[in-house]
Amino acid sequence: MLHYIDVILPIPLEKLFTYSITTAESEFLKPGMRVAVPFGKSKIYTGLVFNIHQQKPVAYDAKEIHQILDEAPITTANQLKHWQWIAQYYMCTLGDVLRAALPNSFLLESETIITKNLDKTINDEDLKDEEFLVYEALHHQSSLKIQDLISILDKKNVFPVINALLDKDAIVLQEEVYEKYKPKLVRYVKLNPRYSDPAKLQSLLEELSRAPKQRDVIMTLFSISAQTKKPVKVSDLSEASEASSTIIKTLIDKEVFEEYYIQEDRVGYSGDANEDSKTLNNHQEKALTEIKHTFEQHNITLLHGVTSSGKTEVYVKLIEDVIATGKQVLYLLPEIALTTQLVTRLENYFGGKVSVYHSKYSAHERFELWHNVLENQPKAQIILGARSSIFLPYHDLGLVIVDEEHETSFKQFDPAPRYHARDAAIVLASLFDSKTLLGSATPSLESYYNVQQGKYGLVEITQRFNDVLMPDIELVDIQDKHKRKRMNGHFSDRLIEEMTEALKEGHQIILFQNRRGFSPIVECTTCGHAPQCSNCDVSLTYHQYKNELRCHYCGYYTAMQKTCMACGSVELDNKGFGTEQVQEEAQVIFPEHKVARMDLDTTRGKFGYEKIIRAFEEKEIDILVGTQMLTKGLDFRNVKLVGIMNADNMLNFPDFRAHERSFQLMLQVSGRAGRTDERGKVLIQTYNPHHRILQQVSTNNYAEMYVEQIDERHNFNYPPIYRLIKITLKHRDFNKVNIGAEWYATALRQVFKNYILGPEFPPVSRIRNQFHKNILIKIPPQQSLGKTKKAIAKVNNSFLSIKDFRSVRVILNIDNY
Ligand SMILES: Nc1ncnc2c1ncn2[C@@H]1O[C@H](COP(=O)(O)OP(=O)(O)OP(=O)(O)O)[C@@H](O)[C@H]1O
Ligand SMILES: [Zn+2]
Repeated sequence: MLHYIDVILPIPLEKLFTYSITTAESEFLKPGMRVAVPFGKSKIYTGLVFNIHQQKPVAYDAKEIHQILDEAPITTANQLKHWQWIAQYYMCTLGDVLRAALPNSFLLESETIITKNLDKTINDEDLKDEEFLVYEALHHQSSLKIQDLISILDKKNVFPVINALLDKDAIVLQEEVYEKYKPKLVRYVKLNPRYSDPAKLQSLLEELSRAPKQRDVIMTLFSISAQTKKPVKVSDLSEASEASSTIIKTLIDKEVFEEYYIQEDRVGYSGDANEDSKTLNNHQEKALTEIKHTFEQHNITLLHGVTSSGKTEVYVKLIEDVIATGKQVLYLLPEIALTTQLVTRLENYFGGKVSVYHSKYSAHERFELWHNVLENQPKAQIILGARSSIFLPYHDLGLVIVDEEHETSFKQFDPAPRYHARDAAIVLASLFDSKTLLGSATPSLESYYNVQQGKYGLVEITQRFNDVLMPDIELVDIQDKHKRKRMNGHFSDRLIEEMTEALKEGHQIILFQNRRGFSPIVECTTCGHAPQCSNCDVSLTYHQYKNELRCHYCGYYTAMQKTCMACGSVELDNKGFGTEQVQEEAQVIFPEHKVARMDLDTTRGKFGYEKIIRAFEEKEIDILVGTQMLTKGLDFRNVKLVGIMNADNMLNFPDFRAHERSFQLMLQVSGRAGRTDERGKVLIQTYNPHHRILQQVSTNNYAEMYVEQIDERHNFNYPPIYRLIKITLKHRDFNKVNIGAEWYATALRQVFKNYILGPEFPPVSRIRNQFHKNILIKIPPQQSLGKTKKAIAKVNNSFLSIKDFRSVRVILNIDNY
């Protein structure tokens, strides 16, 4: 009998690829094992076995596999089901999901990499169609592999195209040899067994009486072994004996010591739990009981608890219950910034049972964690992670917690799969028949709507822990302050008064400004010219610290200009302001105090956030200026005052969620104030103090905000009432995007009539030299989502089969908000 396997390849192919296997292989292989398979003419891929069957493919002759790479599956059956759901719901391929899910080190081999030749400018006219496609693709991705070319060009023999591009000096080749996974090894030493003979040891020590340091090291080794009864690490030995590594090396060279290596897991916490979880107060206790109660009827419950109500402690109790049954828990959080404090808190309670999964970890660390989760190791019983942790091979998931569920960073925008981690996590939990708890002080409208619809349970905590009052929020009318000359730069007299007071009492201050850099627009006062990014349709932001103009879309930067590029005038004016400017002004007003900044520019690098958060906790910083990074659930003990420098740019953002988002951001950042025993104070500076949202923020009135916003969503057919799918077309050529988008929208209108908006250029319509145009599909509640997607896929296929449009990149984004 003939045997076949369907394989997921890590490339965006619509269908799985079928390979033939021998009977022996069919007995050994299982879904979820990796195989190396030939694809096209040139290369070998690592693919994942999806299923095993006896159906010969109709359209092509199945090739044989090259090699089986695993002894046992590295993914689980539930995981493959989950990936299928993601691919189907978010309209992407299983290959896209595979690539997002597996740590890189699972898929690698030495491969040829193609990159753009940055030293050479190529005119599009000089490239033939296929060459252009490849060159174009290198705008999106800094490098491509042979396999990518095969899928881009949809043909096996891609070498002629590569050669042509090499001839034109448009690309360069590079042989990237991937580092294979190596477990981290730790160096140990022990006494050479020859000295287990006491007489020999005696004479050795006598011999070494002239080398007292070496003798010391030996004695220290004895004492450590006696105490710990465990192998002795070189690092521990050198620390305890205060001996340099040369001395230890000398002893090894003399064959007094033997060195050896033991593999050590790098992920996970080595310490033990050192704290009992806290006793809940009445509000928390009540919430916990209610959550358990709602779980009897609902698979999903929303915990709406005001900031600092102690939601985390409630999660901890739930986690304790679940891990006692031996099951795993996934604790999802929006961003790494949060983890420092939370990891410490959870590790104190759960010790080595907590593993953290985050994007800044190396491939090696991810590899280890993957196996720990797959093998249901105790150290991976609680997974704390950002969105990509929904892809791990859970063995027996008992509970999912989504903390700060309103955060938009749960949504992946690029590349595919463009999934929402909260929603995908709910599906994941349901595959295990488990529950999901969503938590937030400012729930997303969609989750609250689901509560109102009876889909989710709801539990509320309205009191802060310790019964501290919610912060007192004051709106400061800066139009009036400007008129009456009561502004010092961007600081109103009220803000300065409150800051002075807080600092005098030894409290800390947070200043929030939702823009980084010094000023977003530099404008010539003579001719009005503002420097623009050469790749994007956006003005450059001035960063004073580096004296640079930077593009926040593509990263382009150039030195700050002394004179206007257009007219040569030296009178350049800064418009708008960012965190850098706030920091500088605060420092001038409060020269005696330490002012620091937390934004994308100051938190790069693996420990960027941690350093700033720790310094603030340790009170090395008095005033912390930051962007929305500051809003994500941080728990600082000594912050009394929060200043929101300008509420208006958030409120006026051109997006249907701008009001909801502003409400969430402002309440979250306000929530950082007064978390211990003294009531906090918040000042919001605005030109528009009568704005409904500001009124609702200042009275902490979520219910009213919800009713008004939902009303608007009803009136204008927006989510959560209607669903949205955004289709973005991208191309270097303005006309291609324009004509293509018209075609696409017209085709969609024939199916969906009035529910198509656009095509429209977004506010920034050119990014990295690509023109963008968007089409929005609104899906009424009664319309089938499945059928809608089928119809879109059909239009998409016809679009891409038109020769002229083939090079246009089409991005489908489901639930794009
Ligand atoms: N039962 C308790 N006993 C002692 N301390 C507690 C208890 N519950 C909460 N706390 C403390 O109160 C503070 C606020 O709690 P927590 O950070 O869990 O609030 P939260 O609801 O998650 O807030 P946010 O939504 O702002 O992130 C923390 O420092 C926490 O240690
Ligand atoms: Zn740019």
